[in-house]
Amino acid sequence: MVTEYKLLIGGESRDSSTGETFDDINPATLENLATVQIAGIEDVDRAVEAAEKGFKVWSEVPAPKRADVLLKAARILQERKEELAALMTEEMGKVLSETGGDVQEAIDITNYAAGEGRRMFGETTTSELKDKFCMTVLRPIGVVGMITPWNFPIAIPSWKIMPALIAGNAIVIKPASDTPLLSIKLVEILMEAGLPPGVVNVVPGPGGSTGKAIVQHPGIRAISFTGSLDTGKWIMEECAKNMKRVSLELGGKNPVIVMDDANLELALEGVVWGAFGTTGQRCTATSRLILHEKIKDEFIARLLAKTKSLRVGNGLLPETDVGPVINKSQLERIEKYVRIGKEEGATLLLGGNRTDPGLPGYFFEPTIFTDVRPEMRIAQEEIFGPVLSIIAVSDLDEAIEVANNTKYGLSSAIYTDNVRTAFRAIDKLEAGITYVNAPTIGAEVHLPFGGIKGTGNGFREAGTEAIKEFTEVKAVYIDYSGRLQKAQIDTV
Ligand SMILES: NC(=O)C1=CN([C@@H]2O[C@H](COP(=O)(O)OP(=O)(O)OC[C@H]3O[C@@H](n4cnc5c(N)ncnc54)[C@H](OP(=O)(O)O)[C@@H]3O)[C@@H](O)[C@H]2O)C=CC1
Ligand SMILES: O=C(O)CCC(=O)C(=O)O
Repeated sequence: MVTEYKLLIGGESRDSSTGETFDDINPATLENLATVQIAGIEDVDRAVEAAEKGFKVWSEVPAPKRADVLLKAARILQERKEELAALMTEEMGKVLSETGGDVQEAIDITNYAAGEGRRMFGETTTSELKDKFCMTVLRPIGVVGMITPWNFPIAIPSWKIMPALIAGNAIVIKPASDTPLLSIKLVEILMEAGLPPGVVNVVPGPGGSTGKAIVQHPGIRAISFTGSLDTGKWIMEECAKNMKRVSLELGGKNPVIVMDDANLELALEGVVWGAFGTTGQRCTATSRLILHEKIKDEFIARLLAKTKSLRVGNGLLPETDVGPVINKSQLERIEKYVRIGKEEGATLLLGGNRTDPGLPGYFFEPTIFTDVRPEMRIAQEEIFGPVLSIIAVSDLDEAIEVANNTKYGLSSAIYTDNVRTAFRAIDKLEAGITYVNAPTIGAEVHLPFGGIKGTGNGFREAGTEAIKEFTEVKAVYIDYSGRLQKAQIDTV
């Protein structure tokens, strides 16, 4: 008997007004894990009303007290880590060690955000007038709408929810239709930890209807979105119509540069993990390998041997390295890019096909192209699958030029044993994140996460920056002189 999940509105499990449901499919076995009710426009209205009530209560709670709820939620997440990870592997496909990492990120950001409850610093500064005191305070925004993708089913919602909560906001969240269960579980855990009713509301449903209703809702003051560039652009245009704040975390086309002085074994491990971990479905995944021509042949030979040893299969099995891709349309998208790569004249060195590990799901071989030119579509467009494109270069300047030749700017990495080379790359790579002698994936929650160019619009998630995403700054002037003082007039 398949469980049916309802909406979570005002602290209660509520039936949707649409009477419609969608299936939550395991991408490895194609079994139906659950059915989930679809929230319609009326339900989004109800969720916003509940959030407005929740905001009145929550924004009055002092931030260190809000932190108590988060700390308790982090403990519950820790206790339920294994169970949540197993459910995530069934829902999303990635291997158990990675879904454990996804839950761990949720625990880490929850603890980190709780700490921010005692650190939401403003500034104090001098006044140009006598007997006047100046400072800034951070205020919550109000009701925030969140729209999340499927590749980090609990970490990404947590990256958004926890900083927003500690700052005193209320939330309406629409999880990705491929992975709704982990968001529902996360919010149930927050409620168990003592979050007042209505502070976080979950409205599952299709992006084109439920997501759109959130973006366009006049009661929602800000949108926090992670997903594709096209959807991000549309959301930004919609938000501009109502002067709504929007923070976007979009795609990547992340390069790794391997120089001729690099530790090649270390680089090899980093490239394989960055390109094929999470089946290439990370916005930070390594999708371009920029190889110095002097080590190109040797590196490719070792890369092929290592990649061939990866086992594709059900992420629940301990021997699996690479799980399925999320759904049929992603599988077809990857196939399309393999065709494009061949037509463009790149050489397919490995993979390029669906594979069958004895299950009916969406499995694709780890795939490597070489002889890729920087302007080819496989070197420019986000594929979001286990496909790596190799581009050869003759020196650092060319490597950096190639690395920067994309509309995205999220993650980047360089392998080198030369400190000058490393610092030049840190300085010149156009990306929100640069790793030295480490893969493009594996962000830590106390550092800012996000990118430049087509990857984002200037905001950052995680770290202290995340508080900025979810607060307004108020400047405060306190004049204790007891008389009218005129700035710019009395001061000259
Ligand atoms: N930066 C990142 O971390 C990620 C990037 N991507 C990129 O996106 C591509 C496609 O993945 P996909 O999941 O389809 O990405 P989308 O941008 O389509 O979806 C991300 C989220 O936005 C929702 N959504 C879709 N359309 C709208 C809309 N018009 N208004 C409001 N919400 C909307 C989706 O809902 P629903 O699930 O119902 O469609 C989902 O919750 C990938 O190939 C990859 O390039 C994908 C995931 C993560
Ligand atoms: O790999 C990382 O560091 C985080 C990746 C991520 O959050 C994403 O792909 O959306």
